[in-house]
Amino acid sequence: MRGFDEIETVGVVGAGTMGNGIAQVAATAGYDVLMRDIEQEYVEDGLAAIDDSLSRLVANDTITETEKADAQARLTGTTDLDRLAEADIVVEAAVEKMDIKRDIFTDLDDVVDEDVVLATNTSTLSITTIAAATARPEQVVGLHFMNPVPVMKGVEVVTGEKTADAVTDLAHEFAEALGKETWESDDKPGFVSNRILMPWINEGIRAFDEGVATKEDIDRGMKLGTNVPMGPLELADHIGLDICLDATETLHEELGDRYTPAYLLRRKVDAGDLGKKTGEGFYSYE
Ligand SMILES: NC(=O)c1ccc[n+]([C@@H]2O[C@H](COP(=O)([O-])OP(=O)(O)OC[C@H]3O[C@@H](n4cnc5c(N)ncnc54)[C@H](O)[C@@H]3O)[C@@H](O)[C@H]2O)c1
Repeated sequence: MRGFDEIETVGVVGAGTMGNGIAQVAATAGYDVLMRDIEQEYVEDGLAAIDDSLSRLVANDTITETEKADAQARLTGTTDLDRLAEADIVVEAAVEKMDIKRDIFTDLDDVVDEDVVLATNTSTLSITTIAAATARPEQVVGLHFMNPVPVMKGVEVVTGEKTADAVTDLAHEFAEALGKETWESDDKPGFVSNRILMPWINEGIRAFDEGVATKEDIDRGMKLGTNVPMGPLELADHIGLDICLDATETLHEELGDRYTPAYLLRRKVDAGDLGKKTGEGFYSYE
């Protein structure tokens, strides 16, 4: 296995919300980064999001203009899967669909050197099932970043049935090199974070749909009453309602009826109102 000290180039699959965040923190930590998406337009949107985010860090004196320019110089966007052959570790952050992730991992297994660790940022899907799409299941691990990646400190390391201990250790070490703190979960549905968070969000949506309170009061009540930084509806918009629905559906399939997605969550996703990323969710965004 290619060790932590040998990592120079990080491959990121997906240039969306999480992919561009992971690419950003890897580039600012000093790694060369190849960020791959399926369409040039998505790659460019990802690079533009990184530019905005780095500009905010310059504006509040977290990094200098030179550090921003250096990070951007280390970052390459591409639609060419074969470029990932240069990677010393790959973090996949494409859509939360098992068939798509398995196809991606089968492709990565062909393209990326056989001693390289393949990580997935999945929120809820089984690491073991994703790993089984490759010929290197012991080198597949969950590396679950939180949104927004440049801001959130925590990364959940998830161990699949066959993940080797050395690979788990490397995942912790790599996340720490990106300035993160880690915890570890077994490969059980939703891991630690989403197994507990998603039912909380789902119940907030149900409470709103059933007229318990206004959306503002549900969010205010949970913030003021339980000292969380965001209420369930705000947080759902922030994560993306499609991501919340996919995650809740996985939990429902794996763990039963107590996780049935709220009717209003499904209806909003069907209407294309996915939260902040489409400008409309439970709240409206400019
Ligand atoms: N949004 C969150 O708060 C959050 C938090 C933690 C983990 N996650 C997980 O991270 C992953 C990505 O979520 P996101 O919010 O960034 O989604 P997103 O929809 O913003 O981005 C997904 C990107 O993946 C791209 N993609 C699809 N198929 C691809 C392929 N074959 N190769 C390369 N790129 C491909 C899409 O074009 C899109 O740009 C999901 O597994 C999600 O569950 C999301």
